[in-house]
Amino acid sequence: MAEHAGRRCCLGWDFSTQQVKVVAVDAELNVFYEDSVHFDRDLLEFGTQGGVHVHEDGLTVTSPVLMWVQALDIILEKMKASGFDFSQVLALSGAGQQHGSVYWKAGASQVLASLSPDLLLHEQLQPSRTLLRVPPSGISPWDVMPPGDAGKACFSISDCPVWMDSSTTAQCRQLEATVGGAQALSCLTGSRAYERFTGNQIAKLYQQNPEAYSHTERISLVSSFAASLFLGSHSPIDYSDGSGMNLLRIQDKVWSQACLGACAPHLEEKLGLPVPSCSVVGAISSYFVQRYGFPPGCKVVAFTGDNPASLAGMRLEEGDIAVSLGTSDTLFLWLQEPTPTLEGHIFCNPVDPQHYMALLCFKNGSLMREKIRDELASSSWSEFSKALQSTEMGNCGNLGFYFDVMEITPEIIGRHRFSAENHECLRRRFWPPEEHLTTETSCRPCSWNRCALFRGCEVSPKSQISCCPNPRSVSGKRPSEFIRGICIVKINYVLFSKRSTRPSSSGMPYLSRGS
Ligand SMILES: Nc1ncnc2c1ncn2[C@@H]1O[C@H](COP(=O)(O)OP(=O)(O)O)[C@@H](O)[C@H]1O
Ligand SMILES: O=C(CO)[C@@H](O)[C@H](O)COP(=O)(O)O
Repeated sequence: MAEHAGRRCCLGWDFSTQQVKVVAVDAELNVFYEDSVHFDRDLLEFGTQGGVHVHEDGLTVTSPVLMWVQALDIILEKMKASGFDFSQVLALSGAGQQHGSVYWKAGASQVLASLSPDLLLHEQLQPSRTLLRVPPSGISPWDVMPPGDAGKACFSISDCPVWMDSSTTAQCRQLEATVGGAQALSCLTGSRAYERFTGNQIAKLYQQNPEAYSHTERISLVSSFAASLFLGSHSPIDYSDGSGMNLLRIQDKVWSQACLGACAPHLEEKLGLPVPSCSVVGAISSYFVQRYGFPPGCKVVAFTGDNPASLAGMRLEEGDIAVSLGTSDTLFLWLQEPTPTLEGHIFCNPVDPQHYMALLCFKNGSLMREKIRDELASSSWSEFSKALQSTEMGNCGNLGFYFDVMEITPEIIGRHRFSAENHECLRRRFWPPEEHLTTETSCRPCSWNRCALFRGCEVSPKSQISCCPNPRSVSGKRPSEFIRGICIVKINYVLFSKRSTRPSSSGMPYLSRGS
């Protein structure tokens, strides 16, 4: 019997950009099981790169909804095969990449409520697609699925817009104009209109594909979609992830009628009522009880966005700033009073509904670092780290910005390098490769610092910068390398804070948790 049998536990799930991950945590908070399915590597048939499809316009970015479902099927089957004792799971919850949306077709709720334990989830939620594929067992799905059920697809669109999408500028301007401008929208919803925010994505879908919109019974975020799979019914959107839609009034936690009306008709009924992020949304569906042996009383706690989940999971306190390096790089902190501006985001706090969190998101994160690693460090993270260690901290004042895709904060594209004397270095050959790596990892903290202060964050002598492996990362394949990569950023951050002569940041004692 596997060593993880018979241990009472909770499961935590993460549906992020590049993978689905799971951890099992026991009563002493020990993680004793973890696993992941990587979309590009493990689900080749979907043909994603970095978990997404970038469309021809270079702006539209989507992920196949069925890929997420199939990834969940694969992990659960692996857990079962390894002898994981599902009967000991008391509760589960999870996180999803923020802003992405899933469109459930009319009739989906019946399918969710009557899933057969003899079939995998993806075989039942989009059977018409399954029929196109040869099942590994060689048995035709027609043998197990009544022909009448074929084509009962649960999704109005198969490719879901995700957070990397930036195709909704027109819808953003419309929404801002409706509520009295960008600042007015920010005061109401915590953010000016951002292309990736779900309200603007819904408006685009309604305008470009009204038929699909009208056939949609429910719109979920990636987080509430994942919770719905476990619940066997539509799970509500939580306040914290709901704040990433440009639709939720962050002060009173209800949908803004003005914003809903500006995006699409009948939207409130398709979204359902939002709930506090710590809500128990129900018990696990009978499908999981019968197929995997979960106890019928296993609680499903509302899923939330991956960044809010990280704020909760890292037990941030006021004055702490967390930096998370994943597909996106984010900086977030706990706030008591929101001060919405035109830069960055204020979300409802996932732990205390009276409080808030501030977040900055950068698109040129790990995928950008991977490119630099491939170009200059023989595609090896250890080479990358070695080169970094060989350069002087602060890179003698040389600074580089690497934005191969249009950045979110600030809106800029291109690679730009400046010497200590503030001259732009147009020709790469003037810099040795190690210096590119150093600037790639160090320029971002300057931007974090500036933006965090913009958000009204009070940095006191007690404040801590927690630079750690992405707290959502549980794939665990290379934990030590990962930690090394992130630590370098920590050191550079400290260096830049000390060297800065700007009054906003000079002399501030940044301490890392570990030191
Ligand atoms: N040793 C390392 N140093 C820096 N980055 C790494 C290292 N190992 C993996 N990564 C990066 O981590 C990214 C995955 O981070 P993760 O937070 O798990 O992604 P997601 O956004 O899907 O949750 C990959 O894109 C990879 O480039
Ligand atoms: O857009 C944002 C936050 O506003 C991103 O941080 C997404 O939440 C994607 O998360 P990862 O997959 O990079 O973890």
